[in-house]
Amino acid sequence: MKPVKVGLLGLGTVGTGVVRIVEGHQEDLSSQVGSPIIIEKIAVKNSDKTRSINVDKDKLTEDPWEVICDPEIDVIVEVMGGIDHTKEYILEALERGKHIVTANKDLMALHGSEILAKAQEKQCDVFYEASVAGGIPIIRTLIEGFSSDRILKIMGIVNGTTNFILTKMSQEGASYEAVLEEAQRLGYAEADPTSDVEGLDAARKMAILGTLGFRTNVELKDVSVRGISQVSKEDIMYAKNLGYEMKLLGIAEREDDHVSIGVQPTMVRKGHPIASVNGVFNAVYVYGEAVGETMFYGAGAGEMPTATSVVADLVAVIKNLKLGVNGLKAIVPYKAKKLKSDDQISFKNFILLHVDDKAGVLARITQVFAEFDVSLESVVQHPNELNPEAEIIIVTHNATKASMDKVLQHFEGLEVIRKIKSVYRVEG
Ligand SMILES: NC(=O)C1=CN([C@@H]2O[C@H](COP(=O)(O)OP(=O)(O)OC[C@H]3O[C@@H](n4cnc5c(N)ncnc54)[C@H](OP(=O)(O)O)[C@@H]3O)[C@@H](O)[C@H]2O)C=CC1
Ligand SMILES: N[C@@H](CC=O)C(=O)O
Ligand code: NA
Repeated sequence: MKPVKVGLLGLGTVGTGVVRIVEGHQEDLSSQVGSPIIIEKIAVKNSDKTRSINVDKDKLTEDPWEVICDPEIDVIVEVMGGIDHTKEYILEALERGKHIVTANKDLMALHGSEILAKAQEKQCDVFYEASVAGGIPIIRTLIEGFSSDRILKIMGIVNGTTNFILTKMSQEGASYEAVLEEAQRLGYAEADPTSDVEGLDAARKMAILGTLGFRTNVELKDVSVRGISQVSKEDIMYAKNLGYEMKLLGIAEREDDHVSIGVQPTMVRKGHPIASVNGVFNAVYVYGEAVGETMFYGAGAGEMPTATSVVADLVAVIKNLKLGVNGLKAIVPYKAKKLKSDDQISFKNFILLHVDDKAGVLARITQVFAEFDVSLESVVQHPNELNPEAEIIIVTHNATKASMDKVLQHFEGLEVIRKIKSVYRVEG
């Protein structure tokens, strides 16, 4: 049994887990694929760095090209991150007929179609299960498990760092900064955690899920993005008092082949399965026309959960190698993309206003909603004992995004409103 030789790009959080699993589960893995799996070379930035695992120093190189160009290597596992240079490495590896496993959602969301087209041309596999929802096998599920259905909605808590932050803020009253630091220490956050907290990481993952689920080429620019950096402990408390949990939710919807995808902090009704997903856990809720509701839950980040998906992809590549069917299962989106306009996107909204505490204010406000055809589910007013202003908490029924934008624009100019304190999408 000729061993399969793997080149690893990166030996950080995920790469370390990959080495642990390939070494620790070798017997199990080689029995499944029919040959030993050897990690032949590993590219790192600093080969003198102290590491938490023992690796043969001779395998380390600071030059990724040494790995890419090694003719002995059959599969490249890319877990170093980065976009432009990584794309170059991957395209060249494909050119040389090597198969790719990557955890890199940034790369796949931005250049996935080019990389997959190259893979198809070269009859190579490119698998990227770890790129969305770390340890949850959601990509394979969308491609294979739901191949027979029409998916109408995908809702995801797909960023572990922000779910960890929101959970700790909600359950322990912890400060945003302290929890972010903890998430960085635990290896959940990206090298630049701005992409976690500002929603970009989740948006990239939703672009990947939307593309696979709706079989159309969802690009990052098609995803509306708002992160959690402006979510306050007070907002989380208001949500709880009204029976909601605050979550950074990616929501992708399809109606008559028109799609919309957004990532935003969302108040999710307690009782909805996704509302109880806490900590670094991720979940992807999928609604299919035939199957109805399903949900997939697991660790979304961290060394071993993420490495589990990476090594499962490696096993899939090697099984294909044995069968001689690499590159035959590439999912190329085939539906023309039709994005919903703001008149076609509708959802419930939570709005917290600070207003003058005087007669007629509520009437002025509800008049604006009526003018733009937004119907209200509930309106609650709290006097504020320290200020001559009151708080008004409004939850709307489903309203189009276009109408809500007009309402909020109008509120900016309404003299009785002192501040539009918060606005959130509401689900469930
Ligand atoms: N962490 C997680 O939980 C998850 C991460 N991912 C994705 O997996 C990928 C890796 O993430 P993670 O393991 O956390 O990242 P880390 O920062 O922990 O590790 C990156 C590794 O790549 C090496 N590296 C970086 N740049 C270069 C370069 N130019 N040349 C050679 N080696 C380089 C580093 O070397 P050195 O060790 O010498 O510094 C390090 O070993 C990213 O794409 C990330 O988005 C996906 C899902 C979950
Ligand atoms: N930074 C990401 C890591 C996994 O993709 C997260 O927090 O989910
Ligand atoms: Na996954």
